[in-house]
Amino acid sequence: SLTPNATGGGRIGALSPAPATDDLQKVDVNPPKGTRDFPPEDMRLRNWLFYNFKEVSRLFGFEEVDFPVLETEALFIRKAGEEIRDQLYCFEDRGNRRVALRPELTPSLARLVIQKGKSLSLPLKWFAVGQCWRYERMTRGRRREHYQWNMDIIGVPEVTAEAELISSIVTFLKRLGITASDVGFKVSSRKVLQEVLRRYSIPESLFGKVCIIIDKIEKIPVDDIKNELKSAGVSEEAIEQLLQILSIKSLTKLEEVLGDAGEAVADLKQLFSLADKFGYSEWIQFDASIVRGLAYYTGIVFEGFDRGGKLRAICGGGRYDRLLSTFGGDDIPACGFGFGDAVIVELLKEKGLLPELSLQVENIVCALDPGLKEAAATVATILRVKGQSVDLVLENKPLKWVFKRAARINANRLILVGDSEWQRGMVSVKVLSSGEQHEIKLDELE
Ligand SMILES: OCc1cccc(Br)n1
Repeated sequence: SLTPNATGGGRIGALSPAPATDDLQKVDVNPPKGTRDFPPEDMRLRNWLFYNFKEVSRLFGFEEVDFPVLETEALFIRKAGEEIRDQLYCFEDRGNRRVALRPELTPSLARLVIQKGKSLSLPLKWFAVGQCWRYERMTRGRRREHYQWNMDIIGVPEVTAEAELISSIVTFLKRLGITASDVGFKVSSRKVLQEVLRRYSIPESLFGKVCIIIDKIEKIPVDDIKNELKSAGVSEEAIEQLLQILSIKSLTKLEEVLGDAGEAVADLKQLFSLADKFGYSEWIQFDASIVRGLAYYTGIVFEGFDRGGKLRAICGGGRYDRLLSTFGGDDIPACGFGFGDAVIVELLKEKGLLPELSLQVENIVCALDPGLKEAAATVATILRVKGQSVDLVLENKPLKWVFKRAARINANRLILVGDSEWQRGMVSVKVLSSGEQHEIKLDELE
């Protein structure tokens, strides 16, 4: 409860006597570890970010979808040793069902596409902005939740789909004032690994696991990578070839090593050609070491990074042509990306690109004496019906308090309901920027 005072705000205090001690239940007022509250200032920034996510999705003709934050655990159980699996926020519910807070949105999207089946006409272009969870040991003090913007194209086997998705991310970043000097995209294809594994007759069943191991190449010593690959059943010769290929940073070099007969080189050449036509060539570069950490990718993969090298990946995505069929659905090609709401804010802060977002209310309406409270409510309603925002002063407050509040909420106008004016069907309007004050008839108020 607030204790009013003349300073134009309220202090948190106890108007009523403290509850009896046995009712006292002192709670931790902080949010659970790894999670965030969004007080108004932070919520304005989040809404601004999400508005831009959704505006770009609209520009690209995508439809919004959403799914439950809670899914069956089985949706995320894959045997490839992914980090996302180790950090699954899962539990048994009161019905003894194994459930999980979603760590990503793509499996839910695949589930919905299969559920809708033949009623859907392909291609689908769907987007979602949803909270995703992981149970991370807090030793690293990292977040356990973030909001992800996902864009997915379902039913298009051509690389034009991936090119379109990267174009949508570049469009988004440009809207925020970020340039190709700030952010780049490392692009590769998992078909590179596939072609190498095939040359060494390594079974397809190992493909996902090998990708997950290789995704750790920047995070753990190379000897550990080699040992994990060996334990997974990859021959020493194949491991050497894999590591050698992963260091390639030019498509020309890749073609020299792999030849031009395979799909990997063809897909990547087409993507870079499309990037030129979309006008974002300066944003992307080939980097064979990019595999991404999700087992289900099967083709092109990409990752947005900050060129300053200080932040974690800004976004990531790729083609996942087998995911729907592994869930029992038809063999439908698909690709998509996830873009988190946290790293981008760190980047905007670093670049001085955070927007100035303040509370803005058009009117503050105040009764000049207690007997005019109902009149003030009438005035507020008239303005609101006309689409004007109104902060209605709800208690008896001195004018000094009202002016302070008007300044704090950036009100454009102060509407004063006084007795003599009200008797004549008028109210007093003060334009706070200029100080100009005039009376106006109630039915002319707008
Ligand atoms: O990007 C991986 C991820 C998934 C869920 C929650 C958070 Br925080 N991070």
